[in-house]
Amino acid sequence: MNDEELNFTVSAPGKVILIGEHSVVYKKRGLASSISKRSFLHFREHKEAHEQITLSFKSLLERVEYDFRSVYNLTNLDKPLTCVMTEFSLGSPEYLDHDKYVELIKEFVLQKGIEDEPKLKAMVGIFYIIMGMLWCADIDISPFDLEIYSDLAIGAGTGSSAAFSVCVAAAVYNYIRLKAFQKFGCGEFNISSSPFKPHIMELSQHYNGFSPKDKDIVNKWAFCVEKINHSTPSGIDNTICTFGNAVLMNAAGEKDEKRSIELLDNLPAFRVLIVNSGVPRSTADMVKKVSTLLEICPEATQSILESMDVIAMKFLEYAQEIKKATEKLDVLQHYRRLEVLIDLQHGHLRTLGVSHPRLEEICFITNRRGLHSKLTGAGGGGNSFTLIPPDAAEDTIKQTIQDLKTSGFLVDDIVLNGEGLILESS
Ligand SMILES: Nc1ncnc2c1ncn2[C@@H]1O[C@H](COP(=O)(O)OP(=O)(O)OP(=O)(O)O)[C@@H](O)[C@H]1O
Ligand SMILES: C[C@@](O)(CCO)CC(=O)[O-]
Repeated sequence: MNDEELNFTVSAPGKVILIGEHSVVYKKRGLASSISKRSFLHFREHKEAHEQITLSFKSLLERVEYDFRSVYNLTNLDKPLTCVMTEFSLGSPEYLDHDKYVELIKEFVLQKGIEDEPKLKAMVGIFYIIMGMLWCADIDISPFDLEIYSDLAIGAGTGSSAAFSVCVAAAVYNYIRLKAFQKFGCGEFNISSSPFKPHIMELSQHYNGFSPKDKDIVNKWAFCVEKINHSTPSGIDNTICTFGNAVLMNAAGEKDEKRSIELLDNLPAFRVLIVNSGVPRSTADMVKKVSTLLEICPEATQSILESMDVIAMKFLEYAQEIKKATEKLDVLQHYRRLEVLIDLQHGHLRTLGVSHPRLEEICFITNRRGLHSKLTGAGGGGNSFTLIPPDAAEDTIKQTIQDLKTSGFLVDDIVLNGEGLILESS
């Protein structure tokens, strides 16, 4: 394998926030689940006759080439840190001085004359990871192509940005461990270059996937990229897209930086309709809207956020009861409760000003057929989900989908709880 050109694909799922969008930003508890739609990243190394790094974003219809030497030089350049260099390593991106580092990368990316905001942010995110991760790794790199494609609608609340960030972080992480194997061979080695903090990795010729420890590191870098997109993300999106299934993001005290996350494998695989309102919006703008409300009327806004925290825990409780229940009647009773909580949460989000007439229309159309929906993600447009209880007749579901399509909505009938980050091929 020593001189082989490396070639592999990683993928990460999208997500829905079951309960807790916006309140999680303010350290309240929130529940999220992964979905079966995914983003993919194909990484291909070139050893010879290639002096470019090529980035292709199929969903953004963009292909950009960078001179390998200029990227290589920036990879070696000192980066702004909030600690001494000897404390920094692949496992601690939180020590990068985020704002100063983003400015440095933006300058480099802007040389290509890219002004379109989504493309600019995507590119800054990619170089954030490439230059940050490769800076401290003791490996020899070659030019490469990086191609990103996705089943997920971009900017629609189903975690396209988090799935993208996780794929980029996982691909560069995988590249580092494969290059480190080419350099050091099989076994445990410190892969940090001097003077960085040692980072011990178990190196091997083939990997089947990512261990929980690998995922933790990928998740940390993906969170940094989410900060470029959302300014003050809670971290719930990148976490669910890394680990898959369902997660509970726990509360944190005012001064606690670190939030604990519980990976949940005891939730039912809910069937839902994901309904795209077709209304574009930006997560950052919606988060700003809630922060303005907090400034204008902190007491009322806080009490809504507190209430969302309670709803998240009630939702978790009833969802877990469904998994445990042996009697059909009990299962249905818990579904009825979840439907009440979905309506309650959507009402809160509407009060916070993050709904949209088209999202209200989705709730109205599905409600007419006895089904319950809520917006998911940041709102202001984007997606909502409709819970399909086991007693809903297939005819009713078909008619509901038809009603929604007639009104111009895009509908996906899916099951929640997809796998997290995957190494698809190596
Ligand atoms: N496949 C992709 N290729 C390149 N960039 C992407 C891709 N998917 C997402 N992005 C980046 O993420 C941004 C969208 O982020 P945004 O948070 O607004 O949407 P979202 O992740 O779908 O919503 P939410 O955060 O509410 O789930 C895009 O503008 C782009 O910069
Ligand atoms: C709106 C928000 O709560 C969810 C976006 O999917 C933002 C965040 O948690 O970072």
